[in-house]
Order: sequence, then structure tokens, then C-alpha cells
Amino acid sequence: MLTDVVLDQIAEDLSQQSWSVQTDAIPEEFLIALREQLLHMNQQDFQLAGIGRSQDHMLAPSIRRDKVRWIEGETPAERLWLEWAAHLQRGLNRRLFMGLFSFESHFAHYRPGDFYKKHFDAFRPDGLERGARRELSLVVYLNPDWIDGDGGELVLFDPRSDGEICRIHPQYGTVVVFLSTEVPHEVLPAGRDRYSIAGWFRLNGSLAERPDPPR
Ligand SMILES: O=C(O)CCC(=O)C(=O)O
Ligand SMILES: [Fe+2]
Repeated sequence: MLTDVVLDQIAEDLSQQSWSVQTDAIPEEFLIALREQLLHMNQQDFQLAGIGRSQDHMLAPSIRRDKVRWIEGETPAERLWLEWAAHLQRGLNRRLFMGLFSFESHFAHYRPGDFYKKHFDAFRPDGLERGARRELSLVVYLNPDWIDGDGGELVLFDPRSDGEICRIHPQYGTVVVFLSTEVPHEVLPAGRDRYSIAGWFRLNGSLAERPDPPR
């Protein structure tokens, strides 16, 4: 459950090391509902994922192979998920004054052999970029009985030394959060179907003349 104790722990991890891994942060019944939905979803609802910011978004199968479906809150399971994410957002804003403003997320399916090469989820503003960049990344895994030989680990790297800092099995119920501009990461090739939800909290990008839509 996303208790105050878990929120305190995530906040402390984020402030000390820019990332946090939790194994008991999301209620079992949410996981069951999300996985049920995922397994019953039509594969045609999934689309090959792309890379790049929205204007120059492109498919790049040498970098990323997973298929995704955006979550819009259309089912009870999706609404539970969005409420849970909103609770996390409020909890972290209160503790760290992060200014997280909006949230977007998708289901992801990596088929056997699929991967996502090392990348950042967002880049620091360079003066040209305006507004609502991704600030905090969130991943939840929906794979019961994932074992060592199944691959598909998420590897986090130290941005300075480029050394590996953590390797996370995409095990059912594991939650990973990290600062989107601080932590390069990679998904190693999956040995079997690998299901997850990936989401991002954005900062508010309003300009006086152009209020930012929540998504
Ligand atoms: O599934 C994961 O472990 C991470 C996925 C990821 O890095 C992304 O979608 O940007
Ligand atoms: Fe990523």
C-alpha cells in the first residue's frame, strides 16, 4: 500500500540517490485488476512505441521494440491506477516540493527479444524547450513468477561514471521511480512476454498566454 511510511521512503531515496525501488507500494487487488485487463486487451490496441518529443516522434526499432497502449482512465482498473498515481504525486509534492503537475502513462508489452536501449526519459531544459517536461518516471511490473534467466531487467546507470547502479527484475508488483532527467536506463532483452505500466509526471508548463493542458 502507498502508506506514509512508503512515501517517506521514496522521498528519502529520491533526495539521496535520484531513484527508488519498492516491492510493497501498490495493493495486490490493483495489480490483479490491471493484469486481468492487460491480458484481455486486444493486441491490436497496442502500437509500436516511438521515441522523441511529440513533434519529431518516430519509430526506432533499433532503440526500442515494445508495444504500448496509453491509459485514459476508461476502466475501473485504470481509474484505480490513476488514483494511486495521484496519491503518489501529492505525497511527493508535499515532501519534496517537486511541483509535479500532470501524469501520463501506458501499458507496455515487450515480446521475447524486445528491449529498450539506454536512454533518458527527458532532457534538462536547454533554453529552447518550453514548459512541461517529464520530471519523474514511474514503472510498475505485472509479471508473476519472473525468474533470473528470464532477462528483461531494468538497468539504471550513474550519469557521471556511466557505471551500472542497479539491476531490477520486472517482478510482479515492483515499483520503480526515478528522476527523468537524472538517471539513464536500459531494458535488457526480455526472454518472455514482459508486461508493465510506465508513467511520467510532468511539471506545469503554463505560459501566461497558453495554459498547459493536463496531458
Ligand atoms: O519497462 C521498464 O523497465 C522501463 C521502460 C522505459 O524506460 C520507458 O518506457 O521509458
Ligand atoms: Fe525510459
